[in-house]
Amino acid sequence: MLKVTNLSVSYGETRVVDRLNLQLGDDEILMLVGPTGCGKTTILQALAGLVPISEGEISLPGWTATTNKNIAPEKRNVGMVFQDFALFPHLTVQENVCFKLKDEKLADHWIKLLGLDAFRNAKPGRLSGGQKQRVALARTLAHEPAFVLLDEPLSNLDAALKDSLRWEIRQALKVAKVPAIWVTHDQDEALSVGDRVGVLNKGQLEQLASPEICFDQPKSRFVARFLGEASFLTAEVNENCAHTELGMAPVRAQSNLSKCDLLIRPDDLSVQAVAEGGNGQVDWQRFEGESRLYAITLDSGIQVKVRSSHENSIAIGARVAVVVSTTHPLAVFS
Ligand SMILES: Nc1ncnc2c1ncn2[C@@H]1O[C@H](COP(=O)(O)OP(=O)(O)OP(=O)(O)O)[C@@H](O)[C@H]1O
Repeated sequence: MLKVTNLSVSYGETRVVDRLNLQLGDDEILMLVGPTGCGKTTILQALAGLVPISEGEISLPGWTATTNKNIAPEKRNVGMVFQDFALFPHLTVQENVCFKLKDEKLADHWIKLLGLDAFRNAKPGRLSGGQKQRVALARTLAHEPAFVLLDEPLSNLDAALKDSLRWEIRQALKVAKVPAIWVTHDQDEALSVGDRVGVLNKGQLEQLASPEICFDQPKSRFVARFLGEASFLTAEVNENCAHTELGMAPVRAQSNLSKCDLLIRPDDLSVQAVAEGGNGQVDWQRFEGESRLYAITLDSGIQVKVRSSHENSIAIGARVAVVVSTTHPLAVFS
């Protein structure tokens, strides 16, 4: 099990990773997300032994790296997958995967499993971005790493390819039974691919939990906003019920609160156009294919986002009635 205890990294006087603690299960995929500059890449570099750590330790069965005891990158048995693929352009797919490999049977296994059999003799220049990333992954996994670090592996690929390749990568990591830390900018990717999600803010881990918990029960407003559209409604909570200007909403059992903020996601609300009355006005709408996203300013002045069926087309400026329609408990912040 990869164990990271109180890990801090500083560049000069600036601490960019601040007392990070986490443990990675034997075949667990942990997604690391956070705003630009929050320290994601630095964490991967520290785990790989590419930057010195200023506090704490990193351990696997077999070695422990501390401030005073660096373990060289090649001794850590770490596999790395980057957004720019990092393949040797003059070598074929087969040669890239076999580079410095003792057991070529493993190369064969991963070349076949990742659908690269037909391209064995091709050089990277002739491959698509998705194929190149599969080669990089095959090469990484063929070396039987103790853990894998992926730094935005899909960010150079188009949207349609990203969607399928993220599942292929997840599947391959699970087949290899190797733990992985995967840095991404893409919230959908973080929520759909990871076993757990770690949300970073200014070098600190703000929340580390399952995707469902991070999304539905975020620890802070920052996490709530970072993982998706979030609006906050003023509410009064009695037992399992929040009373808001849009009606009652279920919340987890807790002490009564006379004034708090209720986290509302676009799917928690429904909207209908009304000839008169209502409680808000449409600011803008965005067609999303299967759905439409509305921004609505309520009569109280608060703006909420509402996701609705694509068939429910409402003009900008129209009066609308917005109500809470969810049945799952929402998060509150005091
Ligand atoms: N070699 C370095 N020397 C000094 N400062 C650095 C160095 N590398 C990164 N930094 C700074 O450390 C902070 C964290 O950088 P890092 O690249 O880890 O962030 P990130 O979360 O991966 O960002 P992004 O999402 O933009 O890739 C940033 O403020 C960055 O400017």
